[in-house]
Parts: sequence; structure tokens; C-alpha cells
Amino acid sequence: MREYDFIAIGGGSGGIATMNRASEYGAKTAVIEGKLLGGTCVNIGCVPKKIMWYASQISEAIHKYGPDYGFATGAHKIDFPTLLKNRDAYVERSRNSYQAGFERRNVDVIEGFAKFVDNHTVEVNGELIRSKHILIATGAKPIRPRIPGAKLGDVSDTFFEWTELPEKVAVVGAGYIAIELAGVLHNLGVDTHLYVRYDTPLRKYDDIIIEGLMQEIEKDGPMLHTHAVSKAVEKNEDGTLTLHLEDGRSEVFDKIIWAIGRTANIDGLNIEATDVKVSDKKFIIVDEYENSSVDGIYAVGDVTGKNMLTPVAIAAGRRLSERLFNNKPNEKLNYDNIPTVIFSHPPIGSVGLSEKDAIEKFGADQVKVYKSTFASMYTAVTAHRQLVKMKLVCAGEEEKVIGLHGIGYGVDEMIQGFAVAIKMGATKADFDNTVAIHPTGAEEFVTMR
Ligand SMILES: Cc1cc2nc3c(=O)[nH]c(=O)nc-3n(C[C@H](O)[C@H](O)[C@H](O)COP(=O)(O)OP(=O)(O)OC[C@H]3O[C@@H](n4cnc5c(N)ncnc54)[C@H](O)[C@@H]3O)c2cc1C
Ligand SMILES: NC(=O)c1ccc[n+]([C@@H]2O[C@H](COP(=O)([O-])OP(=O)(O)OC[C@H]3O[C@@H](n4cnc5c(N)ncnc54)[C@H](O)[C@@H]3O)[C@@H](O)[C@H]2O)c1
Repeated sequence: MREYDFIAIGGGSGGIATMNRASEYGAKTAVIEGKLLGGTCVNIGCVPKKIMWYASQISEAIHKYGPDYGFATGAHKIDFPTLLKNRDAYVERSRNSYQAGFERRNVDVIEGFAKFVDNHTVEVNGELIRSKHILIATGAKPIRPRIPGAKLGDVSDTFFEWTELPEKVAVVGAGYIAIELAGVLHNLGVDTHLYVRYDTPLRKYDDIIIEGLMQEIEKDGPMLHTHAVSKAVEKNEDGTLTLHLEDGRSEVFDKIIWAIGRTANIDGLNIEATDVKVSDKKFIIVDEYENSSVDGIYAVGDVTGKNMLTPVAIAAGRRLSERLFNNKPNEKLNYDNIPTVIFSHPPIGSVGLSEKDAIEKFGADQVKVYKSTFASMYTAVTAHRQLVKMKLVCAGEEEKVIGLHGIGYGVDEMIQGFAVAIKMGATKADFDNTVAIHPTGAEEFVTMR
């Protein structure tokens, strides 16, 4: 039987980062991966998505803004196979880049699906592997609605397998993935319809973001269908799909994408062979130190259901290894003020509390809000003037900045630095004391009155 100090079940963002860090302190480690190293982010998530987003940005620049900058209009049609070839080659290079790091640090890679035998042993390809510490980092997977014909639709995983662009697509959902994929398809010229269950997408976000996104959608698409509850999908003789809603509405599409959330990926893990507790929604229950209910078994990343973002899985895993193998017994990830971006059109960035959450937490008299709306200079000279909307949420007499939100051109690249300031406890006065960079969109965050 092979023996290790620490093994990761799952070679995605969390598993890889955790084992790499542990091995730097001398731990004997292995990453067990059943499919492709790099997991969701590298193969069917952040990376191929961002490349598709860049492609859609280029398309937007050519067709929407280009003509008013003097560039010729006309037949700039996307060559989809070229995009896919270059996207997939980049993904493969990213995946292969892990190998050198593993070799340098002596991390073993075991190809195959792991399943638990007991609290300290897993089985892979018929071989038993024992480890003092075991990390569950098996990620999450997309869910489909429980309605007739749901299987006829795609999910984000299968979206990345498309070899041609359909003419007409329905995207069902109101979160990150729905907004991002609908935006990509719409800007690549696909007739895209977004179906949400309530009034707007992204309902958990600050009002200013929802307002900004709704304005853009109403002005420029994709076509939004609100109060839309899917009832069934039917395949037609010509191969198209009809999406039926509860209220009797229906429409025909070439493809339907479900983007209605993700659930923990623990099927086949034989978690029942351990004493690890899982939540009603099948996420692994962990404490603030990423300990499961069993001594020596931990979980990080999407499988815990906490902030499903790649840098979160990485940061939590690295801190876990610092705690276990570098004598830092109190090391853990602080989940407050995690910045995040939605790669919509225009992009959205957010860190800290929304105005609503801040008022709930501190009371309305303790919260002061600064807002700004202006036309992005990039679009202002064109017929497609696009607004940038920004908000600072401040608390207490000293006006500590506890929330920063924006939607607009370039916002995706603005948020990271401001997140550092917020993490350090910056006040509105600190923002005001920072000299602006002109002409940029970001300068607005330090000049609001
Ligand atoms: C379409 C999409 C776009 C996204 N875009 C972004 C983004 O822009 N920015 C961002 O921060 N996050 C983004 N995310 C989220 C991000 O991909 C995840 O938060 C991140 O990948 C989580 O890492 P993880 O290690 O927890 O799991 P994963 O990366 O999912 O890795 C889990 C791995 O475990 C393997 N596995 C599962 N079971 C077993 C088993 N029994 N034995 C062996 N191996 C097993 C799987 O094959 C997988 O490779 C996106 C997600 C999706 C779906
Ligand atoms: N840019 C990024 O960082 C990025 C991009 C993509 C995904 N992610 C991560 O992946 C996670 C999962 O993304 P997601 O978009 O699948 O989930 P999500 O939780 O962000 O959104 C799911 C949405 O689907 C809606 N919904 C649920 N059931 C529905 C139904 N039956 N019909 C219609 N709508 C329904 C929900 O109201 C919710 O708005 C995100 O929470 C995020 O953490 C991050």
C-alpha cells in the first residue's frame, strides 16, 4: 500500500495549490485526478470562458464601436474553428504547465478516480492509498432542472464542446454563468435569449449593478425574458428545441443552456465509508480552518459551497498547508471582502457589502453611500454610449469603505487594487487623498462627492 503525508482528491485549483504548498515544507504528497489536471477553471471554466469573452469583446469593438472610430463596417465574420483551435491550444498549454511544478516539488500525480475505503484510505484503480491527511477538492458540477427534456439542453461543461456557433440560443439562469455565457454569445452575433425567474438577473448584487446591467440589456440585448419558469423542453423533427414555460410561453431554439447553479461533486467518492458530514445540498461541511467532521480529512474549494472562485480555493488550500506543515496553527482564510468580477458586457466588479447588506448590518444611520454615473469615454464618441456606474458604501463616522461596486468598461481590471485598500481598512478620506489617474474610469472611485 502506498503511504503519504497528504493527498488531494481532485487536481483542480484547490487540490494542486494545497499539495504544492505542503510539499514545499517537506510533506510527501500526491494529487489524484480522475479527468484533466487543472480541473474546472483551466479546462471548462475561467480560462476558456475568458478567451471566449475576449473574442466577444473584439467582436463588439469591430461591430459596435469600430464604425464611429472610422473603421469600416461589413463582413467581419468570426471564424469559430480558429477561435476554438487557439483557445484549446492555450488551455492545453496551461494544463501542461503544472507538470514542471510537480516535478520540482516531488508531488506525485495519480491518474484515476479515488473513492474512500475508510477515514484514512482511498482506492484508485484498484490500488489502496493511505494518507495521514486527506483533502477533498473534487469541485462542483452544473445542475439541470428536474423537468421533462432537461437532458436535451447543454450546461457550461458541454458549451465548451460546441464546434459551431448556433443561430439562436436560450440561456436559463440569473447568476455568473448565465450572464457571462449569454453576453459572449450575444456579442458573437448569436440571437441570444436570457430567461430569469424573477424581475432581473444577479439579484444578490448591489442595486447599482443590477440597474446598470438592466439598462444595457434593455438597450442592446440579449433578449431578456423575466418571470420565466421552465416547464419542459421538446425536441422537434428538424433537431431544434422548444422551451416551454409554466405560464404557457414557448420559443424554439437551436440550443438551450442551463446555468442555474452548481452542486458538490461527490458522486462516486463513497463518502459514506467515512464519517464526513455533508449538508442537505451535498456540500462537505467544514469549519473555518477547512476541517471536516473527521480528524485528518479537510475540504477546500467548490466542494464546500463557499465562494466558488478559483483564487478562493487556492488561498484556502495554501493556508491549510501552512497550518498543517509550517507550524502556523492559526492560519486560515478570512472570507470577508473577497473581490469578484463578472465578465459581462460591460464587466462588473464588486468587493465587500452591498448597500442593502450594509444597512442591515450597521443600520441606515451608520451607512453613507457615494455614487457616480458617467459615459465611458471609450464609447462616448460612438452611437452606442455606454454608462459606467459606481458606488462606494461607507460605514461609521470615519466613513470606512466597506463596499465598492462598479459596472462599466474596464471595471474588471480596476477592482483588485481597491480590494487591497479595503482589506487594509481604507476610509473615504484615504480614497480622496489619493491623486487620480486621468483620463481613466477608475479615477472616479477617488473623486466621488
Ligand atoms: C463556466 C465557469 C466559469 C468560471 N469562471 C470563473 C472565473 O472567471 N473566475 C473564478 O475565480 N472562478 C470561475 N469559475 C469557478 C472556478 O472554476 C471554481 O471555483 C474552481 O475551479 C474550483 O476549484 P476546485 O479545486 O474546488 O474544483 P475543480 O477545479 O472543479 O477541480 C476538481 C477536480 O476534481 C476532480 N475529481 C472529482 N472527483 C474526483 C475523484 N473521485 N477522484 C479524482 N478526481 C476527482 C475533477 O475531475 C476536477 O478536475 C468558473 C466556473 C465555471 C463552471
Ligand atoms: N467570473 C467568475 O468569477 C465566475 C464565473 C462563473 C462562475 N463562477 C462561480 O461559479 C458559481 C456557479 O455559477 P452559476 O452561475 O451556475 O450559479 P449562481 O449561483 O451564481 O447562479 C445561479 C442562478 O440560477 C438561478 N436559478 C436557480 N434555479 C433556477 C431555475 N430552476 N430556473 C432558472 N433560474 C434558476 C438562481 O436564482 C441564480 O441566480 C458562481 O456562484 C461563482 O462563484 C464565477
